[in-house]
Amino acid sequence: MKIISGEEMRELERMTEESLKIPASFLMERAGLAVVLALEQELGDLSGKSFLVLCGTGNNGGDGLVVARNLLDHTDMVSCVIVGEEERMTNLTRENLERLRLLGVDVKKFGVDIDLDGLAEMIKRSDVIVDALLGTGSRGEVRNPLSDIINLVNLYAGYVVSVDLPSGLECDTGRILGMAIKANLTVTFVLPKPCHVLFPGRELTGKLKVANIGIPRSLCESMNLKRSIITKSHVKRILPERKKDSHKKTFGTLLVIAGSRQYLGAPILTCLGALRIGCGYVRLLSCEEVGRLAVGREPGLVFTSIDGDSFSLKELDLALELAQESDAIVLGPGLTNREHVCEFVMNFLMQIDKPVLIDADGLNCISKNVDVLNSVRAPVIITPHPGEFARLVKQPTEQVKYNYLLAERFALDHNVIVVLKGATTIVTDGKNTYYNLVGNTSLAKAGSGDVLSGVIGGFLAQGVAPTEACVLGVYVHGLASEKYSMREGTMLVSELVDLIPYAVEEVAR
Ligand SMILES: NC(=O)C1=CN([C@@H]2O[C@H](COP(=O)(O)OP(=O)(O)OC[C@H]3O[C@@H](n4cnc5c(N)ncnc54)[C@H](OP(=O)(O)O)[C@@H]3O)[C@@H](O)[C@H]2O)[C@@H](O)CC1
Ligand SMILES: [K+]
Repeated sequence: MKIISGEEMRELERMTEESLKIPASFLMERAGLAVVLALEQELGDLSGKSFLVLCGTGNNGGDGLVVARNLLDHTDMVSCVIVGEEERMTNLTRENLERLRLLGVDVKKFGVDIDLDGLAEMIKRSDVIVDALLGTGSRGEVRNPLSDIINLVNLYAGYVVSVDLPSGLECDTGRILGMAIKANLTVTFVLPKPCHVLFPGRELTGKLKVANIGIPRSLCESMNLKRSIITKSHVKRILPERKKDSHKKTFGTLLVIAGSRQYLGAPILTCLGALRIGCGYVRLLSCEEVGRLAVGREPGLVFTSIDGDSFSLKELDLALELAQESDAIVLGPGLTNREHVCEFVMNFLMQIDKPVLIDADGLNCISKNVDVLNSVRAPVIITPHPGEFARLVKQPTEQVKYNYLLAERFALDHNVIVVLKGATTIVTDGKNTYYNLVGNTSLAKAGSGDVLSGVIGGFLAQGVAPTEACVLGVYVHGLASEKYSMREGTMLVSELVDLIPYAVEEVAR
């Protein structure tokens, strides 16, 4: 499913009006009605319930006024409070205010007819609060009195439905602009916005419903939106086929270059991830101790030993030779980022011509000189968590978290595919961007990223195109965590590996 930004939404509205002569007033009417229908779906009979509709002066507030009018079909217990000066109202909002007044609805002006204490009482007495204060037009930190009002709603409201987006969220980032509504339900229009899928916005959105408001699908499609949520039907289409007439090499050879005496477990998790998604031949190049453990856990692994405790230029020829025999490579988990390891990583990358996924210490090594990425002759995937990405782009972690614009820029500048990991994982090749919403907090555990590298690497080795291998990989990895039946967080990473088949099965079904 596509995602649309605030700017793109305005453009779509403009195109609808210009090319189809569908006016904004029509869209607003449909938007308001859609919210009431969504409330009916969620709460059942609305007749015994009381509603307080909080409206700003922009068109989000106009939607709220339409909600209020349509609620009157169900109940008389509808109150409305307008926040902001009437002179600043958009024309559509003013028209809808007039309609409500003609119907005899009690519309109060905040600061004139009611103060903060009075509003607190109204919020406490209402069953449902409709939040139509700020929508896609919100700019900068939320100003008072809106921030005080948002605070009251969060303190006292029973059930909150947000119109389009929870007021106080930045539409295109999901950041909280000082203070934001925590909604139980958000009804958005046409398509989800970035704030619904990126944290903290994703959490404040509550349940998300996407409503059609009369903008034809063909018009949306003509915009060629480049960002989307990964769905099951998308990944089902790219899951590689299992041809009956096959042998182990049919399903790809993956070379895993990982591990050191310090990190014995990471390479094993990567290899198991690859085997679990159906890779035919997984070869691990690592130190002796890692190999013994790895083959002990899974005798189907092919192991080649290096001489010492960690990689150095001595291993370069052997690694290049094995790379020649492979379809794809995973480089990084547990390598350490000591100088001689990084020397190996840099030289190896400059000489290979097979698709490569760089993770963990592989990324830490290249963060000293990211331009090496531009010299790799084959497709490159990088799978940083925000800390690793921060080191790559030399910015603070908080600024790079969920920063899809930065990930897109990096992907284009360095000709790589970025998998920026997080509670919402972002996959981008710079031209298209995908958000993975599947998975839970069980994945927030050391080793879970190593499994992901193996899963993506395994798909890559099977010939899945690099961006698609990432899309498929993050989805399957996330879904595997949802297959765990006990309390979130109690899952071991080795159990995650063993749940991958159930996730693949669900995707294939
Ligand atoms: N596009 C479409 O197709 C459709 C769009 N539709 C609806 O329109 C909505 C967008 O409406 P919009 O553009 O009028 O902006 P909106 O979100 O109401 O905010 C503007 C108001 O907020 C205020 N304000 C801003 N920042 C602030 C701050 N930090 N702190 C405090 N105040 C702040 C600003 O005040 P001002 O700066 O002008 O004083 C102004 O009053 C969209 O979300 C959807 O619900 C639907 O009808 C269906 C079709
Ligand atoms: K809102």
